[in-house]
Amino acid sequence: MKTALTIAGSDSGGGAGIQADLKAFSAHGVYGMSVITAVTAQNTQEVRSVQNIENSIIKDQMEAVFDDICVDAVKIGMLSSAKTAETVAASLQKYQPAFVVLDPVMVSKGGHHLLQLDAVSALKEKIIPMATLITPNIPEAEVLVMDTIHTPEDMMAACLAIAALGAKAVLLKGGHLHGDPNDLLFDGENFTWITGTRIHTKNTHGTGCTLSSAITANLANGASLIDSVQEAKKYITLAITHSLNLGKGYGPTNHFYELYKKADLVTK
Ligand SMILES: Nc1ncnc2c1ncn2[C@@H]1O[C@H](COP(=O)(O)OP(=O)(O)O)[C@@H](O)[C@H]1O
Ligand SMILES: Cc1ncc(COP(=O)(O)O)c(N)n1
Repeated sequence: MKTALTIAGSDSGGGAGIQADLKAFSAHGVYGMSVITAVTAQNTQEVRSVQNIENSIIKDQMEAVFDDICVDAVKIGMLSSAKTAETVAASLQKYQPAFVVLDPVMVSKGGHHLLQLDAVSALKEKIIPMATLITPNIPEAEVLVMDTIHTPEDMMAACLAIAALGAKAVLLKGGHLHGDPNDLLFDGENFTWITGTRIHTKNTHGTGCTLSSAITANLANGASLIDSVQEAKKYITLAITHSLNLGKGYGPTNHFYELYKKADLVTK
């Protein structure tokens, strides 16, 4: 069985972070492991509080996994602080995993900062250069390139600027723009639009986590970058189409395994 490791924050509400990542890995038939960077007290409505995990424990989690188990692909989500980003970067330097998918999580849907403002430079300098693929949404890309993004041309320029920070490939997600949620993949040479149709629902908690984990699982299963992204887009579309009306806020995506097996998306 192929394996994937998520390095991310815990979401007590189960819709985003580590919990979403492990559900997505399982739905793809991939064995999931976790390095927890922070614990959030969170539900579909809000992030109530955040406890960052001590850096020595983050380092120990990384070493415990990599010293013992073969890791086919890594996904990085919430890093919370500059020190955490530096600790994760040092461990990745040591173990050199084949694939690193970076979801540069910055702010929750409810507006809570999940990456401290002074951690953006550590993310840019230490983590982005190690990414096989980075998957920013529009507001995250705007922070990374220090410019606004409104048009498809802006999206292309942002992909080039983010690739210049050292990521091998960029998937700029268009979900936050008006109209259909079309994402743009730049693989270092070519642009490919990964088109979608907007689903009218408020249940979009964990969409970014779900997409990046599905890509990670597909890479772990041996798919090419473009196939991994295209299949993951089908997965997130189904996961939003069948999203769960749980809680009073933004409900979570649906990782129900039978759904994906029926749609023939589970690559084993
Ligand atoms: N309402 C929607 N209908 C269909 N697809 C969506 C919708 N919202 C987001 N997506 C897609 O879900 C994925 C996650 O995107 P996005 O919501 O932009 O990221 P994030 O959760 O990081 O803010 C992208 O592929 C995006 O195009
Ligand atoms: C622990 C944690 N990690 C990430 C997110 C972002 O969620 P989304 O995928 O909806 O942007 C979150 N709300 N909580």
